[in-house]
Amino acid sequence: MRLSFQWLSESLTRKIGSLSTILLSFILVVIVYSIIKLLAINKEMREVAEIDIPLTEVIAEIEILQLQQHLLIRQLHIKLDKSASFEPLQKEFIRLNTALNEQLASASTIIKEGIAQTLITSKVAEHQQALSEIQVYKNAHDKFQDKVEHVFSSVAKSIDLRDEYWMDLEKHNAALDTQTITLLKRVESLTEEIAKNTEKHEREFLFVNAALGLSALFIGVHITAYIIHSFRQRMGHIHGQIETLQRSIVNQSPIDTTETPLSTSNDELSELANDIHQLMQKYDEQRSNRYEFENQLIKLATTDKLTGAFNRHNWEDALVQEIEHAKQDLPVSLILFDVDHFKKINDTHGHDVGDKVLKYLTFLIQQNIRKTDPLFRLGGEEFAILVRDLDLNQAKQVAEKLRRLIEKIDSQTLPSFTVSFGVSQFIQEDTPDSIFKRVDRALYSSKTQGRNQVSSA
Ligand SMILES: Nc1nc2c(ncn2[C@@H]2O[C@H](COP(=O)(O)OP(=O)(O)OP(=O)(O)O)[C@@H](O)[C@H]2O)c(=O)[nH]1
Repeated sequence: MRLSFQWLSESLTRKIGSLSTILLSFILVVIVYSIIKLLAINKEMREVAEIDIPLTEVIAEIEILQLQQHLLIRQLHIKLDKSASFEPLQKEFIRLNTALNEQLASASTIIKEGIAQTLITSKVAEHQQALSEIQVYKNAHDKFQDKVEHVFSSVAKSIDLRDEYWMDLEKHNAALDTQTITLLKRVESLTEEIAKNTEKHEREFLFVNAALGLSALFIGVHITAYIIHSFRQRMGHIHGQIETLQRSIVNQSPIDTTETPLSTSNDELSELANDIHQLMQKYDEQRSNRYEFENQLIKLATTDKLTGAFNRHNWEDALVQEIEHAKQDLPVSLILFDVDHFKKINDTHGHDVGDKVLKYLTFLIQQNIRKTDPLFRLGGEEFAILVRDLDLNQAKQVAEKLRRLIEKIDSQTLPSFTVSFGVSQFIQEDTPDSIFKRVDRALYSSKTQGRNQVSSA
């Protein structure tokens, strides 16, 4: 079990290699099996072709010769009664006899050589039995030949043969007939049996080969399906990672690497996926560092170094934005304020104290306005607050609250100081210039009317 799990996390090349080896080994077994079986079937067919069929033919020929000889003996008997010439019959007998002996010899040779050359592999004992039956037939036939030759020599010497002699000859002849028929049947049954066996082996071969072939196909299809599945799974994973990375690059959004966890497999595609995973983590790290760096840059560019309030960088844009807000019939106001006689503070207490005054003023204002109301230092000791969703009266109240707070500052380290305020509400027709001019007029009014007061326009 552990071995199979180890194998599953193996290199893809190794996996494909080992699966292909299994398939090739299987195909090799199929080929070796086919060769062995084909050789066996070929041997059986050779036995049928080179032994059994020629033997059947020879034995059939022997049977025919035997019958011809039988008929010839009958003719001889008839012709002798009629005192006819018997010389052609003697010649025919000699021919038949010679042919018969030749066929018997060739039948014996076929069986003997077949056994010696191991062409006969099945039913060897039966073939040997047939061989001895051929020998028995030959011996019987030799005796019969002697008897027939005795007939011819008796005829030549004009000696009459007794009827018992002819009857004995006829009996002998009939026995030889029976022997040839038995021999023929034996050989035919052998041939038939071997042919049947060969046919059976052919069928078995076809069946086993078809089964092995189908199994090889089954294994092949499964291996192919496994390889395709593995590739698709791994490629899908990698594709997902690349899409996530691409999305993050386009949207500049953070990457959630938990969506595509590290693969535990050791194969090449999993290694590639893990490399991409690391690349994504590095990219995300760099992206967030860059984001932080950009934020710091933006903060530096838009923040006043001394007080920490917004500087003039986004001032114009902020005004345009609030004008848009006002165009939607939503109230928005602007508070402009300036430290009174700040030059005198600098001159009396020094520039550093002047700086501290500006810093503390910023701190105090930021503590007492909403987080959503941006505070701008427009230059020197002049500041502005954009107060959204407050109309002129509400904005004036805020300014008045701030003015009083500043007035009441009681510090050991800072000189007391006052601030003049100008307040105005945005109208739909405003431009950055018009709203600023209006609020500046209000501030100027506070300054000219004695300072430390809130004026509106
Ligand atoms: N300490 C300090 N002084 C600054 C800074 N920026 C501008 N100032 C000084 O602020 C003073 C502003 O003086 P004025 O414009 O005459 O205004 P004021 O003296 O406040 O008089 P009113 O506004 O009319 O009440 C100048 O002396 C500037 O040098 C700063 O960052 N720090």
